[in-house]
Amino acid sequence: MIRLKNISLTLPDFTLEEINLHIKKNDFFALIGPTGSGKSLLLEGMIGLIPFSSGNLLLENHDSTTMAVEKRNLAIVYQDFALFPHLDVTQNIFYGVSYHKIPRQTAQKRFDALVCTLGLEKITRRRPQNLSGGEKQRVALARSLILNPRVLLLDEPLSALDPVFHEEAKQLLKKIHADLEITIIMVSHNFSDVLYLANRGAIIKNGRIMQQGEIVTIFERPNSKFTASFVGMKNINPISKLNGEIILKDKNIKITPAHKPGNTDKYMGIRPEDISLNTFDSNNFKNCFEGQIKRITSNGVFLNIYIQTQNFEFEAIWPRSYIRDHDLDIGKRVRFGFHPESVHTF
Ligand SMILES: Nc1ncnc2c1ncn2[C@@H]1O[C@H](COP(=O)(O)OP(=O)(O)OP(=O)(O)O)[C@@H](O)[C@H]1O
Repeated sequence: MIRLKNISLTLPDFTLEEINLHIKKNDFFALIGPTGSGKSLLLEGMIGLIPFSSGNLLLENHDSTTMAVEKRNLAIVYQDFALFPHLDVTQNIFYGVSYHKIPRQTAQKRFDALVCTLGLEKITRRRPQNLSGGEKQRVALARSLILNPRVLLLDEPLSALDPVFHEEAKQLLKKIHADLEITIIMVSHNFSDVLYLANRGAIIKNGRIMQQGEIVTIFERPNSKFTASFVGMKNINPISKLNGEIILKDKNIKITPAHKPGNTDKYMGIRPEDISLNTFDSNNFKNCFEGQIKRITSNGVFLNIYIQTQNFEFEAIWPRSYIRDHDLDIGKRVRFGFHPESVHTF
């Protein structure tokens, strides 16, 4: 559907380099990376607002590298929604229709369907300044979708919304993707949103793709220390390998993974939520340790617990109720462990 082949884009202070991506029809594809990594730039290059310096953009196998913006049939929704303040909701939604030479009747049919799908019935005559963040976003989506784009590009669609709208908007994006059977490319730096919405994606750092593929694979099998940290892996440490088991370097701690580490793997990591207290039958768990709780920090609903073993500080995340029910506090000695499946090497 969309192929980027050896794309580069050189700006005075930033370069996108050797970008190769394949976005398939009906994918919900996520471009994930830290701030300033080049995600928005890549979207703007795809739409044609900024020309690529080299490489090829293929739309449905057709080389479209130099195709005019309006002929690409890609629609974008910006983070700030970019609605026209002097136009009401209906006028905003119809704005692009004449530029794209869509017959009035066709546009009206699409408008009626979108107003219904996106729940805009009561606000069609309002101006943007009288809309909530979530409503503005739905209008911006309708304005793009009325053009029946081959791909919908979303630049951080959830980051400008407060927590309540955030949750609603997530559900809505999932529904749009399923109901309209549309291909979506979404820029995000929130891996939890991505895990919920996207099926495939790519991790980008400093203008380069670090890893791409199925989201679940990126989550479960990050291929570098950078990707691992970015997708929420903790307890990362260099390793040496011994007969399928791993030894934490300089820590003299042996850990049993479920899968033999790859030849090039240099690190291991364990998600903090995969570490459990010793409420399980420890005979069934290969990775059991004893340690002392050194610190507890709060990240809102959950608490980060730092447990010092002889040589290594493990980080776990547990809910408040778990801390209360097990009477945990700083200084307490605990037995804890994790399943070999929770040990990731990269
Ligand atoms: N039109 C431009 N001209 C010059 N430099 C630009 C232009 N657009 C972006 N940049 C630079 O390119 C780099 C990547 O920017 P980009 O907006 O793509 O990052 P991003 O990954 O989308 O970040 P964020 O998550 O903060 O939105 C930044 O250093 C930015 O300053």
